[in-house]
Amino acid sequence: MKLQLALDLVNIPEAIELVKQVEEYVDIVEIGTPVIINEGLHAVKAMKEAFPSLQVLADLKIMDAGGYEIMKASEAGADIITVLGATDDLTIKGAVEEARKQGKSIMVDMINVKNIEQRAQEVDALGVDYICVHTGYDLQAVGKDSFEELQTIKRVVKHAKTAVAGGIKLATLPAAIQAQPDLVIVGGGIATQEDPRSVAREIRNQLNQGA
Ligand SMILES: O=C([C@H](O)CO)[C@H](O)[C@H](O)COP(=O)(O)O
Repeated sequence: MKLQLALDLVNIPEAIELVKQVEEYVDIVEIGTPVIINEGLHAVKAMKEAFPSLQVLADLKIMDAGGYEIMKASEAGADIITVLGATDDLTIKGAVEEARKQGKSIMVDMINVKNIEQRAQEVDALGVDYICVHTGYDLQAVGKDSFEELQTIKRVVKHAKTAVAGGIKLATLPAAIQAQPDLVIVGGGIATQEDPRSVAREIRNQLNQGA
């Protein structure tokens, strides 16, 4: 199981400092949607330049103009780019087509998709690389998580890798590991902790043991 660190509530220098502390324990660094809103795709470029050996994910949550937005994120150095599962198939097809041209990967974020089982099968058939179940901040605040949805996609997805995100921390990590996703995404569970390095190391250990 791979580990993705989500950076959401930081500026570019803070993001780079944080990754320096934890880089040996993470596989993918996510430039989160709030960072892209604040700083633009420059944040993706700066992260890739600072850590060329890490994969960088641009959390654009694309809803339209799939091909064009993938092209722009690719130019900035993103290795993986997110598209919303709630959008139409044409946007996802355009994103996949452009990603193939650019040698990049697409992650479909299933945030707020109502029929996860059906939509996961549909987007899987469109050739995406990752399908991620995700409880956003606003639903985390009322106690929701995505562990049941993770089991659903594990059951029906045949080609794409599976991922889980949303409020995962050390205490809830075993529930994620139990369903054996390919990728676990942790933001605040590392980034806002007093000692991010030791938490990232412990998460890495647990992922290695659970694999
Ligand atoms: O995608 C995210 C969220 O929608 C804000 O853009 C986060 O990166 C994702 O939820 C992981 O962060 P945590 O929930 O803090 O683990």
